[in-house]
Amino acid sequence: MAEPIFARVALVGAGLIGSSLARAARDFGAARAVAILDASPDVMARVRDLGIADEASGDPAAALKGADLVIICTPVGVCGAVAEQLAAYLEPGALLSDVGSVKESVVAQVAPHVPPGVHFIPAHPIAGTEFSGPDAGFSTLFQNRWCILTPPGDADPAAVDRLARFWTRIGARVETMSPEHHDRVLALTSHLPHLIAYNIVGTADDFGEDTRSEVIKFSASGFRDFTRIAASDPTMWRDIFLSNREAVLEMLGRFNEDLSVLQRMIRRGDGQGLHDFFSRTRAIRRSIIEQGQDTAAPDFGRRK
Ligand SMILES: NC(=O)C1=CN([C@@H]2O[C@H](COP(=O)(O)OP(=O)(O)OC[C@H]3O[C@@H](n4cnc5c(N)ncnc54)[C@H](O)[C@@H]3O)[C@@H](O)[C@H]2O)C=CC1
Ligand SMILES: O=C(O)C(=O)Cc1ccc(O)cc1
Repeated sequence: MAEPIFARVALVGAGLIGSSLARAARDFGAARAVAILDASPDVMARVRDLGIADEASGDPAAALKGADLVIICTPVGVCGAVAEQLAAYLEPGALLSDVGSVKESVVAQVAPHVPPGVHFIPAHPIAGTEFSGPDAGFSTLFQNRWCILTPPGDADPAAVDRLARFWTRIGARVETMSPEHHDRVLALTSHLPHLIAYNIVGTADDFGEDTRSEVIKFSASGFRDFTRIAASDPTMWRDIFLSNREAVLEMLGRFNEDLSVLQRMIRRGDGQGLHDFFSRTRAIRRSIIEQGQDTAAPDFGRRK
């Protein structure tokens, strides 16, 4: 196997993403050693049982000792507090990164705590499932998925390249963009769809008991897909919506306008309008599949 890219990766937060990174770094030889640090004693105990880290004592100094890559894998709302707690233990020249689903807010929270000589390069793998916790992770989660890096303008190109090689080694395709652009794109492609899923499942749940059981019994694939998304972690998604408020509200405004157009077509019996609209959206689906990015493949979200 090719040389590891980092001597030691320390993963802070060992849920779905942190534990997947631990497994992937080992299975694909991206780091020589893996350390895990999680605020929850239960999670730390589970990490030890699973045997997915070389260092899992729960002590920040021990976890970060010799780590040339440290990745914050906690919900985005606590990234700043985590960075503040880690700052004193970061090795000079280390690369600090994260996996948060929102980037501007993470940069604002973390950057003030980054010691001089430490390279901070935020990242976001567009890969996940509705499951959370250390048991949910698997090493192939990042295969053929995008990982977006949002390096600051003055980032060391060698550090950016090294982080990109790490993600490529564990199977991801890497792209670089600004945090602002990332947050607008993801507001539309990930955050708004999750909000819609939470809302439609909530709407179904608001019906009386009879209707609710019928919804479950006859749930066709459209509704079932929404229930999968709406089963995603409440803490993680609360933090995403609060951290990407402006972009999500903008996309929600556009969404509501477009929904009103569809509503009017139905009310007016405008079959041609509906058919034209649905033909346009069907073409988008086809182009996603042609680009090999059908994340709704039948085995998506299952452990491999
Ligand atoms: N779940 C998904 O599908 C994806 C999640 N992300 C991002 O990855 C991050 C982690 O998400 P998951 O792994 O799904 O979450 P998770 O809920 O499975 O795991 C989060 C872990 O962080 C730990 N934690 C919380 N506060 C902490 C602190 N102060 N110090 C140390 N550990 C702490 C928790 O105990 C938990 O074990 C989030 O920022 C999320 O936005 C990114 C891509 C996909
Ligand atoms: O489970 C799904 O369908 C997802 O969309 C997973 C996901 C959740 C959050 C992210 O920031 C990226 C990917």
